[in-house]
Amino acid sequence: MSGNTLPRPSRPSIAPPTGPLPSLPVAKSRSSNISPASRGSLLPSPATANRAVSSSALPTRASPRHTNSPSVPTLPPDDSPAGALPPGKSLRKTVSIGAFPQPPRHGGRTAPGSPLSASLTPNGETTDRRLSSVSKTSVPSRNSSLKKPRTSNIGGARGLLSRSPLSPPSLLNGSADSVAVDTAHLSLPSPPQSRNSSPQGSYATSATTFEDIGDDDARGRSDDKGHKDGKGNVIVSVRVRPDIGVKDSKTEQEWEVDNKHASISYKGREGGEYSYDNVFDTQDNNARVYDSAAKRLVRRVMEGYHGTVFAYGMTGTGKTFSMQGTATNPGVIPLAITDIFSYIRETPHREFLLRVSYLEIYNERIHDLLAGPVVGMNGQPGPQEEIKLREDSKRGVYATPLKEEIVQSPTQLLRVIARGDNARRVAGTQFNARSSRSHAVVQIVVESRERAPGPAASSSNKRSAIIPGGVRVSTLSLIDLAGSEKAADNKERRTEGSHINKSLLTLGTVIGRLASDKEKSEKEKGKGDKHLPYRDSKLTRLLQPALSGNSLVSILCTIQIGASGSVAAAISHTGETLNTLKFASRAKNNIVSHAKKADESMGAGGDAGSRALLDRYRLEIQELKKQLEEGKTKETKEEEEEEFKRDLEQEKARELEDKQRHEEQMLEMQLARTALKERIEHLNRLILSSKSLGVNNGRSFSSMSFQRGSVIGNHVDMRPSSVRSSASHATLEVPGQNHAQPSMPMDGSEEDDSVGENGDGIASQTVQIQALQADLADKNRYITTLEKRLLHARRSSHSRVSMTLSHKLGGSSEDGGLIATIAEKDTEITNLRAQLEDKERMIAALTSARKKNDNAHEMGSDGSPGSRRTSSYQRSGSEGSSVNLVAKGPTSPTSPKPFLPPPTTNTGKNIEEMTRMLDEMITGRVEKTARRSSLMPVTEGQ
Ligand SMILES: Nc1ncnc2c1ncn2[C@@H]1O[C@H](COP(=O)(O)OP(=O)(O)OP(=O)(O)O)[C@@H](O)[C@H]1O
Repeated sequence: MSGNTLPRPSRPSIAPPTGPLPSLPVAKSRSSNISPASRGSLLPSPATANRAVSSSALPTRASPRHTNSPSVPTLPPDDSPAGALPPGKSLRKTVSIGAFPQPPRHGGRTAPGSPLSASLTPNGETTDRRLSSVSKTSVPSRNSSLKKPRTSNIGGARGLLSRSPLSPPSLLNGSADSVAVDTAHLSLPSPPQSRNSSPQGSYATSATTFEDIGDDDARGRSDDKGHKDGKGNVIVSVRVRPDIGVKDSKTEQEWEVDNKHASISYKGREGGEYSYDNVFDTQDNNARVYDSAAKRLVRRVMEGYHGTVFAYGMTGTGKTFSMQGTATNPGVIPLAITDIFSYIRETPHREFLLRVSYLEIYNERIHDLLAGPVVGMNGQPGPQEEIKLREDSKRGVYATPLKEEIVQSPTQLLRVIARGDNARRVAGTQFNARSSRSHAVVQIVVESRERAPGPAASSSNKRSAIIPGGVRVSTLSLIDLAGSEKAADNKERRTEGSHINKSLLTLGTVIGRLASDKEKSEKEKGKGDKHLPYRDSKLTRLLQPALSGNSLVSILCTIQIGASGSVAAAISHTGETLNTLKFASRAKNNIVSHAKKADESMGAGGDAGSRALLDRYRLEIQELKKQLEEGKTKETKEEEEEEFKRDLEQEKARELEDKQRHEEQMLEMQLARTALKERIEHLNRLILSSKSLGVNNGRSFSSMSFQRGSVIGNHVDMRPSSVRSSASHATLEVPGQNHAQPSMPMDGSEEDDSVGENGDGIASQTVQIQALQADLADKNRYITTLEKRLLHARRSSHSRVSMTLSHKLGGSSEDGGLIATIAEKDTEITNLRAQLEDKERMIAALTSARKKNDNAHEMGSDGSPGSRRTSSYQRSGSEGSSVNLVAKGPTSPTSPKPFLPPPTTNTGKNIEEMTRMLDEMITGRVEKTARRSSLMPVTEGQ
């Protein structure tokens, strides 16, 4: 995986570095020939500034405003320099690391390894209690271990550090140009125990302070030598752990710790004075250590340099305490995290991506502390995949495969690290109840780039500006080494100890040889570092890029002066302490850093492209956005297509329905038309007959031959032909004299003719009856047709209604149209039935008229009734239905005799009556037909 490496070796830069790297601020020159006074004035260090107050002069009273760190000495409020702040400088607000949520505790461990949660653990509590007691009891006796009482009293509280406006500007502590930052935008709360700017034992941190040091020239002047040889990039500090247990005043007197001048003197055998960049005494808390030893380096990492901070020292001297700290006294790691995020907040024109990995080297094997437990096939915890160190020209030395987590907040980052801490191997040893048995390496990879080239970017600090489009990748390595130790009784501890000691020895050797290496020319260096035994241990291999000059380096060496316990222990301590001090001196003298800003990757194809997640993410985001857009377009297209299809289908269905309806309508109309045609035809015939009656007055029926055969032979099919109809109607109109003077012969041979030509009312009535019967048949047919149509219309209406009922509950116009049609048809049928009844009544009237006529006729001819053949007519079927007139009684053997209406006196009246009725009917019918034919298409069309 990318990003698993320690700071990488120099890579070909896409954009050449902006110039020689300004060295990290050096607190003071190691050169012992510089007088303390001049050192203090030329290179004021935070130590210098903060040592301004002798702890002996500080009454240790608990401040009501400062409750978080009982170990931190407190100051009287009078010492507050707050009122002395120069105009334009506001008091810095600070954030407490203790305000962060505590990382989750690891259930599998009896005691969490992380001091981040130390306050929650018995061990941590012990530590805190001890610290508390130290602060309460040992603070006044601080000078007892320091031969030289501190006399300077600048700035009041040591905790105020060099941020005090009274303290001289320091390149190391950044007070040279410290700018207060408006912290209103900070989302982190500032609880009562927060690190504030109170002089009362508070400590400043860059967490909320932006420092634009940026004056490389100034640095060059102040530490010209360091700048030239790159020594300014390496800071070596020594921290003295407070003694616990029985005090050995003799041993203590042999040591002199001068944190003001950052020197430690030993007056015993092998005695001497050791000078470093910083010396922290037992009173210095973690914040102070961080501010002086690591803060600048962390900010440089944010600007694009690789940086490495590591703690070295004998077991139990406070390496883990310094790196991790406790909840109330956070160490370098949590403070660095706070600073990283503060820097990000303060740099709005750049965007950042942070990823973190955490590994340990235990018994010369590398373990991923973030990988979690590996479950084997049988469900039991299995061995982790072996992590190897690899090296390539671009990435330098890196461990693989190693899990990296992307983090977005300090809390998240702290939790990740706490998780790794819990996985780290610790065990109780002779000197430390929770001794780290491995070297632990936290690696935070910082990727950053300009948000958008603009005024913000251009006006920003030149040093941190990134070329447009480029991604800068830098690495901060925070390393807590295992402590060197004497051989233990326990075999396991012995094995661990031997590995630890071996790797530390290799580290010492490498650093020792760096001295000779630095004498070599650059040319020779280019041939490689083969003479340096980096490969002899995993630790040195991992540290190789840092040690060989590609990284800013800060080494914190921890020692314990006091001899707690036996004399042997005291002697052992002294020896170890001296070894540590020598190691620190060698490191200070030998490590030369020519760290340069990390290369900038230009997109995924750039040199550092393989590591720049920011770039990859940006490309991925672009790609995903594109896909999203495409997906949206596709979706929209598909939706449109589907909608179109749906519309098309609906339209088709509608068309089909319309077509079916149209066909139905056509059929219905055709039927109706046919029926109407028939009706009109028939009625026309009737009308014409009436007219013709007027034209052919008197003789009209003579020219209208009555087709006897058709009447007689086709009794059932009594359809009125035009002639027949005319005749029948004409007969009705014939004046009565025709009946009175019948001229037709009465014999059988003439009978037909007489009936046809001269039959007067009888023939007419017969024909009329026939016509009416035909009319009746027509009507019946028409009724049948209408009934069929009605049935058909009902069926189709029913199917349509059931189909659309769900969404046409209110009833559509179509349904309304159908219902109207049905109603109309029903009315029509009712009318027709009524007309049928009329007809039947007419037939009945005609029949009775004919009978009367018949009788009268008979009476008139021979005086005896029934002399003529009598015919009686029996109505078959019920009234109101179709009527069949069947001749009964004596009939001709060959053909039925024609009906002869009885010529009574009432005949004319009857005929008149009937004529009127028929006229009315015809008129009504014609009107109705006309109306319906004009209305029907509209009604049907609906
Ligand atoms: N400066 C200090 N002030 C108060 N207590 C400290 C200080 N330094 C160390 N201690 C305490 O000393 C004990 C040992 O410290 P720590 O575990 O940090 O040592 P170490 O150097 O990491 O040891 P090892 O190498 O065995 O892991 C702890 O209980 C710690 O709290």
